[in-house]
Amino acid sequence: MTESPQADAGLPLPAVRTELERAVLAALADVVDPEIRRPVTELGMVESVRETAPGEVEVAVLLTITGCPLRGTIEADVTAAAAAVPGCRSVAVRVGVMTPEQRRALQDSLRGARPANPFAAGSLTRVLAVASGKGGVGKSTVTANLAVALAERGLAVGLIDADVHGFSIPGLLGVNASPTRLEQLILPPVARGVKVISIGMFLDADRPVAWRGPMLHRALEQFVTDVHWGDLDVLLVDLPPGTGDIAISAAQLLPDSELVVVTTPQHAAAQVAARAGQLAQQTGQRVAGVVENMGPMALPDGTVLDVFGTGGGAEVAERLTGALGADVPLLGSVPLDPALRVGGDTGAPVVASAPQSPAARALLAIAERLAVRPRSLAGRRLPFSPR
Ligand SMILES: Nc1ncnc2c1ncn2[C@@H]1O[C@H](COP(=O)(O)OP(=O)(O)OP(=O)(O)O)[C@@H](O)[C@H]1O
Repeated sequence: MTESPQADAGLPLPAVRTELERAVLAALADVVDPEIRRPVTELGMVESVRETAPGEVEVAVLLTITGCPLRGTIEADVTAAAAAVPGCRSVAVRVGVMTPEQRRALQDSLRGARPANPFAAGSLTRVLAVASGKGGVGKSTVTANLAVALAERGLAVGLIDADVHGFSIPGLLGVNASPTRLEQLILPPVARGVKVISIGMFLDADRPVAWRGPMLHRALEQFVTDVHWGDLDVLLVDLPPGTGDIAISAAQLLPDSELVVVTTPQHAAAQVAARAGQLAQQTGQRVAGVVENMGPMALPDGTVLDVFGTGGGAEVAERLTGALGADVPLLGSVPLDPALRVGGDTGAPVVASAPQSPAARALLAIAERLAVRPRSLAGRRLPFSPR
């Protein structure tokens, strides 16, 4: 007798006739598509499982697109899962590509009953928008490292690079892959456990982005609604420096988002950073805390080099606490550290590549604080309605 059950998502599973075919299909439920992060059996990717001779199995796998960069990984994972089934002596994997109808069915099942904006008010995902007063304070470097550190703690993490004019997140995470398009749905590349999307993945890297506010808003809206994020615990957003259009768009599109303000220890930088944080007053966002970056660095002989001075982070936290009428903590101070710069240049975030370095230790401690959601959102202001 042949059976043709339905996968959980409503996509068909192949019919199986023998015990071995049934056991191999069951084993393939442990093979997870690296982009969508769901079992291949739920995604309509297993076209057939055939026992061509006793103990010999042929598995036909359907990729979402031709030239899928993850073909090798999927092929290897399917082979390993099938080969581990008792009684399976040999495995042959045949790789094909989905038809447009199959792709549409997959897109529909992934979209399913999800709301158009998965991060609308009441979302269970904690959204942290990382802001700074001015450029070059290390906001993107801090964001990329916090994302990896949170993913290493077992959280499902997404990262939107909304720094449209100075996108640097793909480089910091070592992502070269372009997002896969599944009809209208964009599947974000996954780097070090983080689902990441950046305007830089859609543009010629050497061309400047000369976009006005509405285009930027539309781009961010697409990142929020057209990207398949799945169920995230945390979404980080790397905002452009300052208090421009994108920061306001982000507050509108991600209404429950909290700001994390990055500053250097310098008094002048702290003043500008506090202004960026005060945007929360108008947008109704909570400020989760302040990260001081490029803080004092301990030299091997024990002396401390404070290139950018001291105290800027505490100053911003104090100012924002006063201005917003809610406790804004200093989450930590990340020292100046060549390891952090090298990790960024090589696409190997320091929290993963050199976790014992001073900067990594500080960033890991900050991630630990952020991984715990505060119990109360008291102190939030009512959102403004832009005219
Ligand atoms: N703590 C640190 N120690 C040493 N180098 C650092 C540190 N933090 C950041 N850097 C380096 O400083 C430079 C600027 O960092 P980054 O690009 O993250 O800044 P940014 O605030 O995101 O800038 P922008 O918003 O203008 O794009 C990078 O070369 C980065 O490697």
